[in-house]
Amino acid sequence: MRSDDPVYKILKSVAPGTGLRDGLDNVLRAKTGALIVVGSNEALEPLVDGGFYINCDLTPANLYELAKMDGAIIVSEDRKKILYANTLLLPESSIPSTETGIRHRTAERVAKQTKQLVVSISQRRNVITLYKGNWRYALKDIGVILGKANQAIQTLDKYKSVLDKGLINLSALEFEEIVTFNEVAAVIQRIEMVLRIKEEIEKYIVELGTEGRLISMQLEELVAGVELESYLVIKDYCNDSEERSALDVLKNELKNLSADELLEPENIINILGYPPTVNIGEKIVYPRGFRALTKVPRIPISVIDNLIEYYGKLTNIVNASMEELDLIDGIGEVRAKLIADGLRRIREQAFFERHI
Ligand SMILES: Nc1ncnc2c1ncn2[C@@H]1O[C@H](COP(=O)(O)OP(=O)(O)OP(=O)(O)O)[C@@H](O)[C@H]1O
Repeated sequence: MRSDDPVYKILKSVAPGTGLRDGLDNVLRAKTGALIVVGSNEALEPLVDGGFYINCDLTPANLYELAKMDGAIIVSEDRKKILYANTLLLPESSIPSTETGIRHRTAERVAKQTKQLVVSISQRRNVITLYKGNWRYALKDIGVILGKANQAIQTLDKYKSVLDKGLINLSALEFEEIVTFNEVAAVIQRIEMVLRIKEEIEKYIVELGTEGRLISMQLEELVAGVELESYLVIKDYCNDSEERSALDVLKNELKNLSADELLEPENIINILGYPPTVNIGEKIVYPRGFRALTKVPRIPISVIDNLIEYYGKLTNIVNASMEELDLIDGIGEVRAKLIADGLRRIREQAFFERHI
């Protein structure tokens, strides 16, 4: 989930560790139930009838005490103050609602009518439900989310080791000059699977708030470098006759594939910019060399760009003599040797690791 996603912001604002969540948990434990509107706006004002203007700090204890009263509580947009308590909310009764109880129906209608975040805590069912516009979300028990997040981390671990093997194999094939489109598609498919499960875990982390620290650390360790490596694979194989950025392919176009579509190599080859032709998967394709060259220490990106612009593909760079490398802008004798030695080492390492 992206941090600019409105759902991300809402879940973050009610995650464990926030004052509002501590208060909601208090009310949940006290089994009094509550109806809380976050932030007052022009659309809300006409719907509020009666109640008290309180304007006290939003603390878990204050929320707990005020939730004992009937009616709704209105807190400030910044979640720092409790503005009103014991108010009656009168949303349009014509607004459709799928809820059964009056409290929840009111919450849903107020959220739809005012577009504000409305929180309903059920007295009988022990759940906290969030509403905003047409969006509805029942917060899950932290233990349940932690269990799911741990399971997702284990799956990610497996996917990641398959991806790592795929990348090593791809490197070896690149130096042997026998990469086929199917092999590239298989690696990109694994990349996308890793990124999808990463996104799922990030959603759990948002919802877990301070309880998600360990999961967050595990995630970071597992996916460190995956995005850069993925970007470089796509940069290496994207059809350059088309004006498109590798980042766009990675961040948007692959995301649009359904889980089933992702399993078809032709769809990935197509996204890379190659029109479908008979047996395209079996055809040989040559990498430009961004991924391999980025692994060579102390070579600036501008030099990598110059090299690839001049030579077109990795094979040509590997086969270039020191004198030929020397001709490129930004490369002198020392750097030419660094590049040649570096590529040789990467090649040997890929050949060696392929069999581990
Ligand atoms: N329009 C409203 N404005 C303010 N508060 C309301 C409104 N409707 C219901 N409530 C609050 O909700 C409380 C419970 O209502 P009700 O039991 O019908 O709702 P419910 O959806 O079944 O909730 P629960 O699952 O907690 O029982 C009321 O006592 C009142 O405090």
